[in-house]
Amino acid sequence: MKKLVIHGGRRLSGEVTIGGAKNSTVALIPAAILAETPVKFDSVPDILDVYNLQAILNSMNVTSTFEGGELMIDPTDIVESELPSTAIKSLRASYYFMGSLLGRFGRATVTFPGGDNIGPRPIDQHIKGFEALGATVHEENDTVFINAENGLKAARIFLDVVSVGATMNIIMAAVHAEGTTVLENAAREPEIIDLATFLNNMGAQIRGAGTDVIRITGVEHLESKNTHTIIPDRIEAGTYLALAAAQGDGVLVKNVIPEHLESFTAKLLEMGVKLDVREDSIYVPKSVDLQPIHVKTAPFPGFATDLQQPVTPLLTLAGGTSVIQETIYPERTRHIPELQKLGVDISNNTYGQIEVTQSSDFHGARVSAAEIRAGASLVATGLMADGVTEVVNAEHVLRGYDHIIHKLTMLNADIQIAEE
Ligand SMILES: CC(=O)N[C@H]1[C@@H](OP(=O)(O)OP(=O)(O)OC[C@H]2O[C@@H](n3ccc(=O)[nH]c3=O)[C@H](O)[C@@H]2O)O[C@H](CO)[C@@H](O)[C@@H]1O
Ligand SMILES: C=C(OP(=O)(O)O)C(=O)O
Repeated sequence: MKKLVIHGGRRLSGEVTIGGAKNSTVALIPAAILAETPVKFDSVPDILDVYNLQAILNSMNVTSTFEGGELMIDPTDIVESELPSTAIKSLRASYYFMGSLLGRFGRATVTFPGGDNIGPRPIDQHIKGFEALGATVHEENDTVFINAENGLKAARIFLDVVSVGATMNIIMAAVHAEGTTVLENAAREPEIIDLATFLNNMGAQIRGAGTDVIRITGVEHLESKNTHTIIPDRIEAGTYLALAAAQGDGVLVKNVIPEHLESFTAKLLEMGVKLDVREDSIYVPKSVDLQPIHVKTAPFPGFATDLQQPVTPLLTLAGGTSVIQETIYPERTRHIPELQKLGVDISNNTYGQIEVTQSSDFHGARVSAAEIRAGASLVATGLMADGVTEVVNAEHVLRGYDHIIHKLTMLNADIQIAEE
């Protein structure tokens, strides 16, 4: 087990470059097995999720190499095999092998995915989609068995819940299905557009990604002809923007698509953070006189649930009480008792609602990262606190933050990684 050791209190300044999006990457890697040729990605983040997905690919005789942000995957000799349950359990996105194996072989057997403990995470909408395409699905002993004996046929599917995972999984399953699948009430996250772009460049016919109606016309062959560059991680970007506003004396956050962050930057501007939004970077000056805000998490283009914890340390500087309504994962509150140990005035007396009141004089403590974004809020608060903060269970943070030690060190933070 690893821990992050932070000597807090140092002001941050300089530049940070955002990596490729975790939530694109973890869908693109399973999607690679739909290709009949080797595929190549660049701007791939160096995160634990990538290594675990490589282990899963390896179990299917799909070779891969990952170096300097470039990931090569060769699925040409793929074989069906039992997937390693430890790797499957290590991340949520292993469920994308349900859609991609179903698309490739017409059947899939996948252990229930793991991932962050952020409350219940059902996959009923994924299953509804697979069944609509003609597959039978049954669950036994923590494993999902999916089989389309008579092949996959296009269908009209209306998602009852707007789900990123179900949208991507249905796209992957439908990409070779006969006819045109119409997916309604689809999620609109930028990572879905990234997946569609990757598949379309290989010959798929996916229209409407980024809107709530996506049409997928099945094609027989997918062949990669060029390298796919992964979009910047808007959640990593939001994390550094909030940290820069809280503890920075001038930080330039580079490699961002500002349009992907509008609901987030709008809230920082509302607080009084004087952001300078440029073409593909955002400059954050030192912040003063911050105002409290109300935040309600929502599917894209709303305020991302994955940013409610990273923005929390900044809210402690606002003059009053800020309120966060977590509508996607109302139980995503495991950062609260840990932040309290560092001196943050934060509570959730109402289900799904978190209140953060102005507080200061944070002091270092030993705290535990229960999940990735809870961990990000602890790291940021540790950087603001006096003394030494130890964030244990750091694997949760390393699961999705590319080169975090290097990036924070370059911003003048004092942070190290150590074995527990
Ligand atoms: C790898 C990845 O991309 N993870 C992201 C993805 O997770 P993930 O794709 O798992 O999240 P979903 O978009 O599916 O979940 C959204 C909401 O729908 C509910 N739901 C979802 C599926 C389903 O079949 N039934 C159902 O009820 C969930 O409980 C949740 O309340 O989107 C989440 C919401 O933006 C983010 O927090 C995660 O970072
Ligand atoms: C919840 C998250 O990730 P995952 O869906 O991979 O568990 C996240 O990135 O905040």
